[in-house]
Amino acid sequence: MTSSPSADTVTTPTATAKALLTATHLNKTVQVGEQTLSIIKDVNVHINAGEFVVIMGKSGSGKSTLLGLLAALDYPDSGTVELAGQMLSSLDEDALAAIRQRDMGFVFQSFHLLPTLTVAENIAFPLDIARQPNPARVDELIEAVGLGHRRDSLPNQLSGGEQQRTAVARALVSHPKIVFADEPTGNLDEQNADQVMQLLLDLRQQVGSALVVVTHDPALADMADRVITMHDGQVES
Ligand SMILES: Nc1ncnc2c1ncn2[C@@H]1O[C@H](COP(=O)(O)OP(=O)(O)OP(=O)(O)O)[C@@H](O)[C@H]1O
Repeated sequence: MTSSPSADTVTTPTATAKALLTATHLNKTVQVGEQTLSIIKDVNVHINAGEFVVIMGKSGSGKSTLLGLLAALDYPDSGTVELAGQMLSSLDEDALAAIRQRDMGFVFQSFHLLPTLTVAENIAFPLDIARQPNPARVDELIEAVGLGHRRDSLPNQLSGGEQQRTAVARALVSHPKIVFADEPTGNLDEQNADQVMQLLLDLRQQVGSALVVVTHDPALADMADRVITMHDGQVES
């Protein structure tokens, strides 16, 4: 009986212990001419499985930089990011690309659709590059985002709202563990913004993905499970 954990260890999990994503002591600097600017300063963040977290804060406070670090789109200068038990900060670019494909979905303000692919092909893209084509899942999502009549259109033939609905479907098609969205409604009018956000929230709930959204929209913050507020590169407590 010498190696059993104590009852205390077993019955008092911490927020970090059950977190899907844990970022610890993140720091990021950028070089501007001669100057080194510290833009993320000792940030600790956790995201639980299935949780909807909004990141808010003034322009320039570090929201997009933090999102990029959490999504392993960028390397921190120091600190770690762990997703589902995997230490992302120690992986090379190929391994990170595989994790992004398998476990993450992305929605960006400027849509980032592939211009030469149709709506159906854009939505299918994450499944196709993972060599797990699933036409039934693609059809299901095209219908869910109301683009059945647009399935063979190219992005430049779509409205902004239609492009972002395509991006939302693409982000969720492969049942990711976590979806990252950077100002996903920033380029849309109010009606399209509401529609896109509702689809993003509904679809990620069906899939059970966690969702992390950078936004300036207080209405969205009201809907979140938790709000992280950034101020001058730090999380406000
Ligand atoms: N590559 C870079 N070179 C120089 N400065 C940078 C770079 N990337 C970010 N910054 C600076 O770091 C700070 C944080 O930028 P970031 O884009 O993360 O802020 P943000 O809170 O997302 O802003 P916004 O709400 O305006 O999008 C800003 O002052 C920005 O100018």
